[in-house]
Amino acid sequence: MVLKVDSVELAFGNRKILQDVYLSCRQGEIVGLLGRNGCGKSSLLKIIFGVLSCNYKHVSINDNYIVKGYYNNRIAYLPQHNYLPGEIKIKDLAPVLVDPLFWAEFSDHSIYKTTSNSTPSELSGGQLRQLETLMIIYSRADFILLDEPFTHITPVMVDEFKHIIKRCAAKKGIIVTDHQYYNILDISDRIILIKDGCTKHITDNQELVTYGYLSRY
Ligand SMILES: Nc1ncnc2c1ncn2[C@@H]1O[C@H](COP(=O)(O)OP(=O)(O)OP(=O)(O)O)[C@@H](O)[C@H]1O
Repeated sequence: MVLKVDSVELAFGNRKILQDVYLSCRQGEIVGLLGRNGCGKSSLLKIIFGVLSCNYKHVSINDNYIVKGYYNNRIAYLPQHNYLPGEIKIKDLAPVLVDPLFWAEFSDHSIYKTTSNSTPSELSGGQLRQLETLMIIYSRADFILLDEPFTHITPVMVDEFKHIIKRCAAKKGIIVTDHQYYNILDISDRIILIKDGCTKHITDNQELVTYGYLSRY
């Protein structure tokens, strides 16, 4: 299965944010998306998922045009901000999102065991982020978009999440962005940088310096 995103054009008023954007992601692959603050990473993920409209886009899975990525659980998306409703218990929310095939693995995580009787509003920012990320990773979708999954998470948990994301990529395609670029470089099979509204397909990490994303590598 291949997700293809082509010819995305996004502007807010007269301000062009994205133009000439092309990327693809195969099942079994992790694609890392990097770029400076405000370059359009979150916007691109929202466009692929189908919650942000733009001037033009062509998104397809196996050459079938996709209007809204979230239809039929084709694509799942972890937004930068919290998405779970505050007052419903975790144990009632999780089964709605988590694929029954992955339930045993998901529910074995200590973060689920220790918080299942709580509501999101009763959790710390990091605890909630861990649960929200796990629920998306273990969801039914064929493709997973992760916007800053490592931010707000303890380093030891970041390492655990990297393993989980890698395992999950055996069955799904994953596009992930985070400012912890070293973690993105570590888990990704390919890196795409957004620069001046365009996607640059990075073949040598030294290019991240050339394009002004890193000061050194
Ligand atoms: N609803 C909106 N209306 C106007 N401008 C917007 C809107 N949403 C985003 N923008 C602008 O579009 C640009 C891209 O935003 P986006 O959130 O996609 O960037 P990003 O690369 O994810 O940034 P960061 O790394 O800081 O999270 C920013 O300059 C932002 O100000």
